Amino acid sequence: MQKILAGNQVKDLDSQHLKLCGQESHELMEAAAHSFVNWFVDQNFSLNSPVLIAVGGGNNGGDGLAIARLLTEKSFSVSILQCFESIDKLSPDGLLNYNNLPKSIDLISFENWEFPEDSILIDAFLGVGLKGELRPVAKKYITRLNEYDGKVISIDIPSGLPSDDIVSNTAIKADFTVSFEFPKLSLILPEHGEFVGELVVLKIGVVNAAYNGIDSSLYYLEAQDIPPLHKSFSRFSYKGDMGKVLLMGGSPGKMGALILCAKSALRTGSGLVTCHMEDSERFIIQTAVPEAMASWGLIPNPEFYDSVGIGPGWGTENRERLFRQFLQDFKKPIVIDADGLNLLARYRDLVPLLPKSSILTPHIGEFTRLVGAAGNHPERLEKAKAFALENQLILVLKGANTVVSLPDGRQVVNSSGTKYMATGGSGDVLTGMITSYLGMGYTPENAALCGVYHHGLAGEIASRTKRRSMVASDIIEAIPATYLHLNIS
Ligand SMILES: NC(=O)C1=CN([C@@H]2O[C@H](COP(=O)(O)OP(=O)(O)OC[C@H]3O[C@@H](n4cnc5c(N)ncnc54)[C@H](O)[C@@H]3O)[C@@H](O)[C@H]2O)[C@@H](O)CC1
Ligand SMILES: [K+]
Repeated sequence: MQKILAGNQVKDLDSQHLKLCGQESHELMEAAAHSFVNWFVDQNFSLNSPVLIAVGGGNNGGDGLAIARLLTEKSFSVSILQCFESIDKLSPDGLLNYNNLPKSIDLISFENWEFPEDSILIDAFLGVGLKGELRPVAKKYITRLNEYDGKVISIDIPSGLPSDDIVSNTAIKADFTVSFEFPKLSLILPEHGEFVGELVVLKIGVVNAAYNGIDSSLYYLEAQDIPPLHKSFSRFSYKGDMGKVLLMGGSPGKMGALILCAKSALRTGSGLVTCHMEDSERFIIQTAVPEAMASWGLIPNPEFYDSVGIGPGWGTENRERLFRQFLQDFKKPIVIDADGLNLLARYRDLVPLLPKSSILTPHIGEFTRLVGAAGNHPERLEKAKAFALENQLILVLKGANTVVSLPDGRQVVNSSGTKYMATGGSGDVLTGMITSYLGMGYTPENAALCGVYHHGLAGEIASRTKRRSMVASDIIEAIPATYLHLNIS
């Protein structure tokens, strides 16, 4: 998995990389510019759209100058909005790229900035080198750039956003942020949604070894990480090998959550799914999910099951005794969601009874009830890390970038998913998927990571045709396509 570094570690990373592979720093800048331009060309923007590049004095501006040259070579019409004081204030690599600009490119000083209709504005003003409070002149540039209401693409990070903290002043509001190597922490904070827009992360060829020795407990989970986490099954596998899963949940009026969870576990690959619910509701399950079995009353033989998911649609009234009893009888890691989490928040003495490495999947509201309130997302992530470490649990904090906190202190940021997944039942689908992997014999860490990634990917695939019409069942129907997409048998 790719390490996510803090902004002030990027310089160390660069120098490690340059030392290890004998590259010059301007060559790395050139690689960054090339990967950006390849992405840009793939977007099929019209060659008739003027490209305006806001360029600052540091290496973020240097990227912008290199991009200006490369886009001109691709026949785009490019102008540069000057956000630096004078040429002699450019960084060495910035100056080199300035001197290599084609003659056709105009450098436009602030007083003469204009934004023709249909322009594409590329923001290469400030990157991870921003230090302290924005200077007034920078604020003036950003405010003016934000007046443009057409397409805006930020390079590495929207100018004005600190790389690892909450913005205190102002920042560019981008439609896309194209970040290099890894997303800076600030780009995954919900507080920064209006600045970051769609997040794109591009590799620029920094060698893996350059990351060794640079300390970080934060990682980024991407498509290439997933196949090695999966188990393979043989020709001789039978339905018992694919996991015997028990899902406890549902209540009158909330059986949909259990149905979605069960369908999702089955589509993920579970061999046998049993739903445990109130006697009165069992016909609903038997009708809606004919592949699942129903159970009610006492759970006679909990150890029969390979994995258990508790909570979707369960309600919290009169559940404590069954939950407590179950935790006494079942010693393998379990998955807890929704009302299971609300019960843990209400009866805190249940938390130490949870089997080690159990997986908790709260959204922010459930997290706040269980772990406590946080002033902002960085603070929330710190609390998540401490909670996972202290209780030796896996905590999956759901959101636009779900973060999985592991019992050893590592935290993994998921890259898959789309805004269209913010729909009722999406979380029940995730619970079904993680429980399913756990039942197939995956380690709890791999079950959580595969569940989170495939869930997001299924959402992305479904949203290609469904957009805002997407419902949770569409995510379930797209699970098979995630296996095809990642070439998993
Ligand atoms: N390994 C990587 O990821 C690479 C990063 N590169 C780019 O280099 C960038 C980092 O470059 P730098 O370290 O030169 O830094 P930046 O270009 O991000 O920022 C430095 C500039 O910001 C100004 N500045 C700093 N604090 C300010 C404040 N409070 N108010 C107003 N202005 C302020 C400085 O005067 C300077 O002009 C990255 O964001 C990325 O775009 C690429 O060139 C290639 C390699
Ligand atoms: K920028």
